[in-house]
Amino acid sequence: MTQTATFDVIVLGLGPGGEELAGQLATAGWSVLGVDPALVGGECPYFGCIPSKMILRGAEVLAEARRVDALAGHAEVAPDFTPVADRIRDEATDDWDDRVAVERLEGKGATFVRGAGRLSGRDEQGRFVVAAGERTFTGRRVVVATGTAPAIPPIDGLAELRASSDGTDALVWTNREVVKARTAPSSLVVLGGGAIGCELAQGFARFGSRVTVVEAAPRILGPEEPEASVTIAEVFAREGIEVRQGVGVRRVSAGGDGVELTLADGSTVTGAKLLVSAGRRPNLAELGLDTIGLDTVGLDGSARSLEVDEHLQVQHDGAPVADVYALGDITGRGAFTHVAVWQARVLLAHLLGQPSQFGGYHGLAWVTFTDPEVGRVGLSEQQARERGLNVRVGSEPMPANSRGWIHGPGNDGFVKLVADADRGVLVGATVVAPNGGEILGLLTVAVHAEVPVHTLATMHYAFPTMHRAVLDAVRALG
Ligand SMILES: Cc1cc2nc3c(=O)[nH]c(=O)nc-3n(C[C@H](O)[C@H](O)[C@H](O)COP(=O)(O)OP(=O)(O)OC[C@H]3O[C@@H](n4cnc5c(N)ncnc54)[C@H](O)[C@@H]3O)c2cc1C
Ligand SMILES: NC(=O)c1ccc[n+]([C@@H]2O[C@H](COP(=O)([O-])OP(=O)(O)OC[C@H]3O[C@@H](n4cnc5c(N)ncnc54)[C@H](O)[C@@H]3O)[C@@H](O)[C@H]2O)c1
Repeated sequence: MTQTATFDVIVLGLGPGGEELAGQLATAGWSVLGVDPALVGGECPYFGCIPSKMILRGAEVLAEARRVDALAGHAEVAPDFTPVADRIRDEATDDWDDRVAVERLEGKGATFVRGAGRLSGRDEQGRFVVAAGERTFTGRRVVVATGTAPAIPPIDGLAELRASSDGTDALVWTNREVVKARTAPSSLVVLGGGAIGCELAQGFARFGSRVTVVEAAPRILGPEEPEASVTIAEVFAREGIEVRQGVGVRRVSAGGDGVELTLADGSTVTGAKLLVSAGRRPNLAELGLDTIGLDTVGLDGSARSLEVDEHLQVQHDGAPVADVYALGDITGRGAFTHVAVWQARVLLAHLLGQPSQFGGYHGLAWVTFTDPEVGRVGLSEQQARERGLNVRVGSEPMPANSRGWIHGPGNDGFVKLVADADRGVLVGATVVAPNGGEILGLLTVAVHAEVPVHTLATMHYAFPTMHRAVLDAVRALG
């Protein structure tokens, strides 16, 4: 290996977080090395948010067309996945080619090396030594932004079946393969009813796949309010999606029309494809973090998140580690693109000595893009109670709201508010509604800025809007 240049900062991983930071620091005149073995942009544009939402956009249009008979006459609907597959290739991913992203990054003055980065301690000047591909670099600071990969649960037969073939023809998909599908499979078993599983289960069902969701926990969308899980399960049942909740999987094998799962209760489910959406594992194991004194293995032997402070500086045994920062999914503060990008901007301001951009995590918001969408900010009712708050809850069903009622088919949902009665502010909210993620914006401001409940009760809400359900939920707080 040949020793090459020293950089102000080496950014390991160029997903939404790392790419944002590397580009902005380079623009500010820092010498930046960005390292990534895969596509610049990471999971979100190529295998995550963007292609999955293109699938859901197509699915949403189909669902609306199927509502014509109830509201506006008659429509024949003949689903075809081809336009979605084409959009994902042509508009979203450039057929999984990141040339534009690499050129954009280099155009800002950053150096890019394609390869897996691996730390090997510090040199005598205290600079970090990083191997990437066949070369070695040194950096005054290092930022770890290596994201996550799909977790494959230790189910008998699953790893072997996944290893037996790859690509979109494989029987076992993760998010890496599902976004490359050219057609909707005739049938699909979705292992894990979290955000990925629920979004894609509904997406493919609306394109005609016979879909079964298998969720080991008692309910799908476990971190959300229980009412949200119930609503989405009811909508899924109405759309013909079978949801098996509270039952684990004993064995996976080839069988049926493709894959056969034997569940813990002895029953079997089959599908042409199996989508594994059972959580993620952090990309930390191969990084050599131990060479700079960081232990990333949890008590159970699995890789754990990197703990960071409000400046995104990595903490070890409660103390900051000099010049080591982390951002994005691997910090365990919310596996969302907007968190990774927000953290990148917080770190950028810190490194450049600018006013802090840290606004806290109490108003963290996210949306699961099922139809109806599940928008959430801050705490659930249960989390607020566990914190010992003086909790008040108010909710309003969406069909009881004038606009929700006018909307007719597809108007399932509700607004639920969680208030801290002692402080007179909202600490959490859930909106399940058509475009619930957009309605959530109003409540994100309320939770983040700690807008007094009295202000929310006395402000104007245009009529007839779905966001007026917020007013009724505020009044229901009592
Ligand atoms: C199907 C799906 C749908 C999603 N939908 C949404 C959504 O709608 N909204 C939302 O907010 N979030 C969504 N997410 C989550 C979102 O994609 C992630 O939160 C986001 O990509 C995290 O960004 P990141 O920068 O932390 O890491 P990543 O995007 O995971 O990027 C990490 C990068 O690090 C690289 N890397 C790994 N190891 C090394 C190494 N040794 N050296 C150098 N580089 C390395 C990887 O190749 C990768 O490019 C979705 C995810 C999936 C899978
Ligand atoms: N709209 C969005 O913002 C969006 C969309 C997709 C993904 N994401 C992000 O990506 C992350 C990963 O998504 P995900 O859906 O893979 O993970 P997840 O953690 O949200 O859900 C995984 C689900 O799989 C279940 N599970 C785990 N092991 C299982 C097993 N052996 N059998 C059956 N069920 C099992 C879990 O109980 C859980 O419900 C999300 O947490 C989210 O942060 C965000």
